[in-house]
Amino acid sequence: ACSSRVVLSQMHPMWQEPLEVPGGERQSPIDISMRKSIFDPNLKPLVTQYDPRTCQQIWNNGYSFLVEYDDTTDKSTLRGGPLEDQFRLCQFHFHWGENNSWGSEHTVDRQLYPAELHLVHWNADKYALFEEAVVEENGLAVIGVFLKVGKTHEGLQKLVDALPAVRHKDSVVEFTKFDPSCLLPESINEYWTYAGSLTTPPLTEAVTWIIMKQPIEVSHDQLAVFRSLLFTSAEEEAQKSMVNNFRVQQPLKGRTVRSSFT
Ligand SMILES: COc1ccc(N2C[C@H](O)c3cc(S(N)(=O)=O)sc3S2(=O)=O)cc1
Ligand SMILES: [Zn+2]
Repeated sequence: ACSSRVVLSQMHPMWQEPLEVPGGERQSPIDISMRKSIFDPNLKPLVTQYDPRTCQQIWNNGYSFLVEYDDTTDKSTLRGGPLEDQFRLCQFHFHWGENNSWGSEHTVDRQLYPAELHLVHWNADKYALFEEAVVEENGLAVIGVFLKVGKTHEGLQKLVDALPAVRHKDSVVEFTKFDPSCLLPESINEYWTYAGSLTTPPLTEAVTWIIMKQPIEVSHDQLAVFRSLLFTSAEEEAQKSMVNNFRVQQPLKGRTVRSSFT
């Protein structure tokens, strides 16, 4: 899977201070201005082919909970859209707030959502390993999906029911046969795309972001279970709720955000 334990454990709690990347020209997240985004008729339809059998486990890495996929073969892939190559799904995770007023990393015309899903893929056409791809400018492709509060999301519930097992940082639980397609909105061909970075350390400028226009609906209670997770490990005295695990927004620095729709 893509999130190597060593690197993550060396990460310092970055939400206490917004980490500036020296010379960072394409940092994420950003606000997406609808009127400033450019319709690109050459953007192709996105093609996702996810095999639920590649789903392996859930891991609380102290920043979010990652649902990790076996990325040693081309069984779960993403291609099309703005992408030249085929990318392999390695994990998905979320960012959320302490209440329903905020939590997403990206915004649309400054509109905040209570949470945001990130499906992380790496360029397996050009690189042999995730660790190589994560430092290359065309190395990663992350699909972002906004969550809004509404009806219960049936597909998400299986994941929500497993979260108490990974309450503490560094806990892992087996989690299989989960098809992440159920977390995508009906229309995956209305999206914005721009060149950006990881939103957690090492903040490498390796990500082609693909942000879905249509949010998915989840219930208030489902989001409340996200907030029952902890940043802290079972050994630590002071238990800290895992909330507000989003990065501050970054300057656009002249970048263009393209849209696949008018
Ligand atoms: C070797 O260095 C590594 C670099 C990155 C990672 N990852 C974990 C990060 O938390 C992280 C955050 C992502 S976000 N919020 O979608 O921009 S994507 C991603 S990750 O899975 O690539 C692991 C090892
Ligand atoms: Zn993320």
